[in-house]
Amino acid sequence: MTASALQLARVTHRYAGAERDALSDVTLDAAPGELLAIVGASGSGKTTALRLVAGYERPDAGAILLDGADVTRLPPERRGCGMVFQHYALFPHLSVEENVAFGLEARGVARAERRTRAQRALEAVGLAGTGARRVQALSGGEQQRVALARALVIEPRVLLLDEPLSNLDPTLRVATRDELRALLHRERVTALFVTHDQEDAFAVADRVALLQAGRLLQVGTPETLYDRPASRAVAAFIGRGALVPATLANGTDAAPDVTITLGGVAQRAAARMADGLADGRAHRVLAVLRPEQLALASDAADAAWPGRVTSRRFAGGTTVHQVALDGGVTVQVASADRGVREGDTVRVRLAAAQVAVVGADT
Ligand SMILES: Nc1ncnc2c1ncn2[C@@H]1O[C@H](COP(=O)(O)OP(=O)(O)OP(=O)(O)O)[C@@H](O)[C@H]1O
Repeated sequence: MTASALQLARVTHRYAGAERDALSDVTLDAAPGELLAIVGASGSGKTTALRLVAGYERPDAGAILLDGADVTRLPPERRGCGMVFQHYALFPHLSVEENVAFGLEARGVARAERRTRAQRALEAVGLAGTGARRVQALSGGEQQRVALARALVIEPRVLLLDEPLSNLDPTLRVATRDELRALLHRERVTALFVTHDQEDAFAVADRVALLQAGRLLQVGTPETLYDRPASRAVAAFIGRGALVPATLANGTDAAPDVTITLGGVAQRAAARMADGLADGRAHRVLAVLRPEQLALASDAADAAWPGRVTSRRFAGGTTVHQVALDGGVTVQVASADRGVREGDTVRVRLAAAQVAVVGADT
């Protein structure tokens, strides 16, 4: 079996004087060449996880392994991690090439080889020919790529990226995250990518780990976190879902049905159960209703929940309507219909064949 490129094994860390663990018993791993994102709210422990892997902090318990070797006690310079910071931390008085070659000089690489490798790294990030320019003369997006080239040039065992996109304007950010994913896959880099933005994480990463208050809630592909949240906390954080009280009934053991009754109208779908909810009928459960799983009913004969539009947001191909349903639940409904106005009375149809179900107490 191939060793993981990166492993956090039951890692716990508490800062001196802090009242709670910044990271609590976290186990995570990345396969060689895998892009793993850590997401979570502010203060959830994302940066702490990165600093522990880099070696800037020592865990109180647990171990950090790179390529199967325990590096928990090694200083940062002996771990072979490349870092890209939010503010890039480039040297303004050095040229682009000098910035990129900086880590090689510190490692005693000869001048001619430094130049060749720096130029290759600049090529890899799409900045061939810019080596002589001053970093201050570059745009924000170009500076971000210089920071990436500087981290890649040392051929790191693991690349660590701390909010690398958050300094870019929205348009550039969307383009850059696609490029970043393509580049890291092309170069077969194993990367740990920290962000508070789940769209960035979904766009860049192969798998996403969600932290809350230092604890790992779930790790999986973006699709898994979205379609099959493990708990109420994950369902509430990921995506724009409404969590609605529901009951499980009938169906087979493998796939029970979920029924949601609002304003006296019951609608039903197959349940996509969170793991551990196999005997879900004994639990109180919530259905996770995503905007694209709901539709505005046009046919009066349809079974649909009555409600009122409280706001609408035009989003190009669809308009997302916020609808307060009778029964006190507010949902978001994506619809191509542009004629619905705030204050309109509407009815909302459950359009999905399957709906995610989580435990109400998880
Ligand atoms: N140097 C420190 N000393 C004491 N407590 C700290 C220190 N750094 C972080 N913490 C605390 O540890 C917890 C985790 O912080 P961390 O910076 O890892 O979170 P984060 O998810 O990266 O947050 P953000 O998105 O705001 O950067 C927080 O409660 C924070 O207040």
